[in-house]
Amino acid sequence: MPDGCPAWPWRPVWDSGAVGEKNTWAAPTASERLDATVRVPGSKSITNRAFVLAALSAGETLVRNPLDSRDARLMLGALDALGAASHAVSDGVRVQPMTDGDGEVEVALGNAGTVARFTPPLAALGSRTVHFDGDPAIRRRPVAPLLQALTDLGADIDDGGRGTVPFTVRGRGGLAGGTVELDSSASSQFLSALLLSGPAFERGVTVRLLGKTPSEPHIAMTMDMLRRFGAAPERDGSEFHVPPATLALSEYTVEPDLSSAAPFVVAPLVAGGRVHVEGWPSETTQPGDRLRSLVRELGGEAVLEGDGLTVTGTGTVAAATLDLHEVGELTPVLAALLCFADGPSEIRGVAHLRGHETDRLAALATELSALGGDVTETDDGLRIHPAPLHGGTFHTYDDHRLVMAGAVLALRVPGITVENPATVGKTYPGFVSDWERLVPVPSR
Ligand SMILES: O=C(O)C1=C[C@@H](OP(=O)(O)O)[C@@H](O)[C@H](O)C1
Ligand SMILES: C=C(OP(=O)(O)O)C(=O)O
Repeated sequence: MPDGCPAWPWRPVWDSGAVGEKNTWAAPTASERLDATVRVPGSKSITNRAFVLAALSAGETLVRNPLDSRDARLMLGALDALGAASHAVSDGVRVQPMTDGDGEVEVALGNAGTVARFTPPLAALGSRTVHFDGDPAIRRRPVAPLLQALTDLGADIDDGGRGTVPFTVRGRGGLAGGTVELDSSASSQFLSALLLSGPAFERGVTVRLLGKTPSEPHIAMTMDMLRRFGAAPERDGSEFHVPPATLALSEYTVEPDLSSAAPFVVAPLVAGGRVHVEGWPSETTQPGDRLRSLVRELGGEAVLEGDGLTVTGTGTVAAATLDLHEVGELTPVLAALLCFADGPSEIRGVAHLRGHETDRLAALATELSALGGDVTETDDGLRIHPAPLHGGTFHTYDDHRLVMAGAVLALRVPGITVENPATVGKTYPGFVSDWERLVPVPSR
């Protein structure tokens, strides 16, 4: 278990997945059409927002069906360091309100964007001196616009003038808040971070956005969850306002993670057959819900029925030009899928993926090409031409979604070995075993 994760014994899910680990997975190839029902774990984005909002609340909150993964544990570890204790119960995690303290504490970020962006405002609300650091990869991810905005709102932050992790927040026992300008074009999480903590700022917060933020559904998710916890956020075009409020919600139930469902959803388009994803919500702010229309555009069928989503496919993938600016985290899996398309395809609008877990555009172009693909980077995406693929090692750059992309490729290409599959534990520790139930592995 990485430093900074609290012991959380309710489900033994920790697989290892240490940064840079070199174990491998012979991902299975589908020998027949798929026919399976799957249930994916709770949403990372909703879980970590619920934990933050619970810590900011006046009373205890029970977060039901939370994700149990590296990023979720890192969030609980961060909140614990900041004075919000939590403990697991049979149906979720109980989070206590944050209490103030003094002295110096450390927050371990791993490579969790949500922890790195959502918790610094909480540190600024308290009186501790809080040191933030994490994996080598998080030191390369953008955070400067958020640190500048927090400084403008009254926080005392020392980043050594670098504008990156590591940095230190010296709490002054509260934050004035007020109006601030923010460029959130490198990550929507900067804006979400200010909005989530806004109710606790003395004057609330008004954010004037400069430029366009990616991942709009995640902003809608932030606004929706703030409302459920009792805040009154408003949006007028590119201006967001969150007035001061006392938050409280006794229980919150987390939806399944629709982005983690992506490899299962696209599998029938690659291998043919049917996959049913249980618990798909009929209404949601999750970006993964876009998969329903994407599947249809790419040649499959997706029907919300009963308790979930049923996807069918013929094994033929329609070529497409996809603008994924709003749903960037789907890119690795969709890029793998488009390698099987019946013509040239393009993914656009995702330049910001260069600042994700790894430079995802470079990683995908390199790894897909190494297996015979014809994939090139553009300014803001990838160009993918049909080409016969062959087996080989698929390197994953400590990126959970590259493990999922490798699994999709292997459905149709024998002999693919996915490097460090356990790094998928960032959001989905049980992915490999769930995938091997979808695509039975011949005895080896
Ligand atoms: O707010 C969130 O929970 C997230 C926002 C998005 O980040 P970016 O806007 O940095 O792409 C997304 O890619 C990430 O997986 C989760
Ligand atoms: C970008 C992602 O994660 P993070 O929350 O670390 O930004 C992701 O999960 O695709």
